[in-house]
Amino acid sequence: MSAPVIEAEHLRLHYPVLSMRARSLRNAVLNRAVGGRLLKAKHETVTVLALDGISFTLEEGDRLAIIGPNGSGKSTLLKVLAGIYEPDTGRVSVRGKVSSFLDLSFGLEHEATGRENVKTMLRLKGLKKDEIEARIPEIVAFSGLENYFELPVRTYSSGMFARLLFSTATAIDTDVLVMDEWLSAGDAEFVERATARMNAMFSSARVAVLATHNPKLVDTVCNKVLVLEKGKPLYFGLVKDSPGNF
Ligand SMILES: Nc1ncnc2c1ncn2[C@@H]1O[C@H](COP(=O)(O)OP(=O)(O)OP(=O)(O)O)[C@@H](O)[C@H]1O
Repeated sequence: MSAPVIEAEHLRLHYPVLSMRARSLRNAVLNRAVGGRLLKAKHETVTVLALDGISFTLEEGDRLAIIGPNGSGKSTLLKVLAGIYEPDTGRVSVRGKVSSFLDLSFGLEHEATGRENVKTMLRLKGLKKDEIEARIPEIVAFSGLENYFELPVRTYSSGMFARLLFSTATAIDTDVLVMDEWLSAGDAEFVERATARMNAMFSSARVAVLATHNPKLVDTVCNKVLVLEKGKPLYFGLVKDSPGNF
């Protein structure tokens, strides 16, 4: 059997939420009340434990749904898988090129044109100049932006913006697809084409991971599920063997 595509072992991650310094007004009042003793705690940070002991392995062909209530750690786990966040402890190894769609508009410049922004986004994804040039005609065509492609993105409607980001993000070859909800954006005509493209990408990736609140997607496009609650794993395994309905 070939090596797993994703191995996550005992992942834990805390977010710093409030430093004692950030609570300065409350601090000042408190500090006076306790006669200055709070100063001793000035470097302390209040944290939230967003991931607590997450382990799983995904093989070639697996389609994982991550489900759980708001704040259960889904997006945080996706960011760890995409290499955006480092876990505090534990280890994640991903074999292959990851497309995450989580940081789509990262680096976007509002005064720059659609074309210039596409180049920047692809460069940030690690593509070389000739690879970028080769992809642009298809991105222009799929986005349907026509002349708007040459205008600053500050002139775009939100639908146009979504077209630009989606067309660019899905123009990149990927081994491992990591998504926060199913991407679809824009007007009805574009949503139809975008959905078809998402389906194709989702089924052609070696491994795909989707965080979702949509039970229908879990049943129809995924074979495995990880159920999170307050950052802890409640269940990981095959959708067909999982307890409860989504
Ligand atoms: N940047 C941040 N700073 C501090 N705390 C954060 C940050 N991002 C998330 N959290 C906290 O971490 C926990 C997990 O959040 P996360 O966004 O991963 O949950 P989620 O399951 O994706 O939620 P949702 O379904 O609402 O998108 C929550 O308690 C949240 O408040």
